Amino acid sequence: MPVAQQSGKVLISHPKGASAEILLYGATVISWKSGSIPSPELVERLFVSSKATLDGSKPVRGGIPVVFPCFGAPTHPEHSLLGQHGFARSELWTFHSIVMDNESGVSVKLTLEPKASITEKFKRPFHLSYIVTLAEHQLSTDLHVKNTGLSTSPPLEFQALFHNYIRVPSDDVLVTPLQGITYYDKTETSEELRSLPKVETRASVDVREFTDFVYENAPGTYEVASPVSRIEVRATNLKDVVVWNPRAEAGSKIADMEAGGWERYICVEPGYVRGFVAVEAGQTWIGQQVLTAKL
Ligand SMILES: O=P(O)(O)OC[C@H]1O[C@H](O)[C@H](O)[C@@H](O)[C@@H]1O
Repeated sequence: MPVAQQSGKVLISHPKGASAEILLYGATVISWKSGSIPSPELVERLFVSSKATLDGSKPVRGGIPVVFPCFGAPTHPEHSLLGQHGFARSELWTFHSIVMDNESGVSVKLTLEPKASITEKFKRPFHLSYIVTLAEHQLSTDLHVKNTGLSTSPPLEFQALFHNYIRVPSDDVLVTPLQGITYYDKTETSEELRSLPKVETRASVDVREFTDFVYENAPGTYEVASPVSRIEVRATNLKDVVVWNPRAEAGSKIADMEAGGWERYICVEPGYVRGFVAVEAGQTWIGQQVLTAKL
């Protein structure tokens, strides 16, 4: 079967061999095994910490958690009761349907609607659909955010981001093209310095040191290249991108990070995180990430 449900997970397989696993908890993609354009060998493309909790007691340290409706600590008054990165990554989603099942792609839809655990912290009506599509060398994630409020209600304002953990040797990975893009450095020690715009001068960005940079109005297509893999990250309606690797400096303080885990991944997270998306009542916004294994 191309799609199976098993103990809180949706398993997808493509006729050419690729596979993906999605936890209903957080709609978190926790595995994507794929060959690449030049090589049919199936390789795990995502990093999940061996200390990650997969039982729904906390967001998964790895894979692709969905960040919604706030990125980082909340800054919007309507998000003030939410935790870091919002609720989407720590709620149980519903398996809705198989959207497509053929050689060009196998695709499933998960949904999330307001329920008590959400409405006690977030009052606005919404409907989320998350469509995960597996193709021969590609994994796409599409988040549909509908403002289900009455026509008289104000726009739904939110941030959204796909927090991918791409499995690479982080000593030897380069991200392009970010040169000339304005960014905000979250590793700085004061709020004043963190909100100071800087301009990326490097032709290719590495993460050999603790990096937590929010690039604003970035190009939307990025290459994440290492000697063992080349992943293209393509974004639609997600104008920003966050490059994060905590290295030992910050990674050793993360309880569910395995020892040395920071050496095994990079996050190149497409999102809308500077400012807010505003969706009018009755309207739907769609943000998409497409990961392609080019090597
Ligand atoms: O520890 P988490 O809440 O999962 O967040 C992990 C990381 O997410 C993003 O990349 C942020 O830019 C980082 O500041 C944060 O440390």
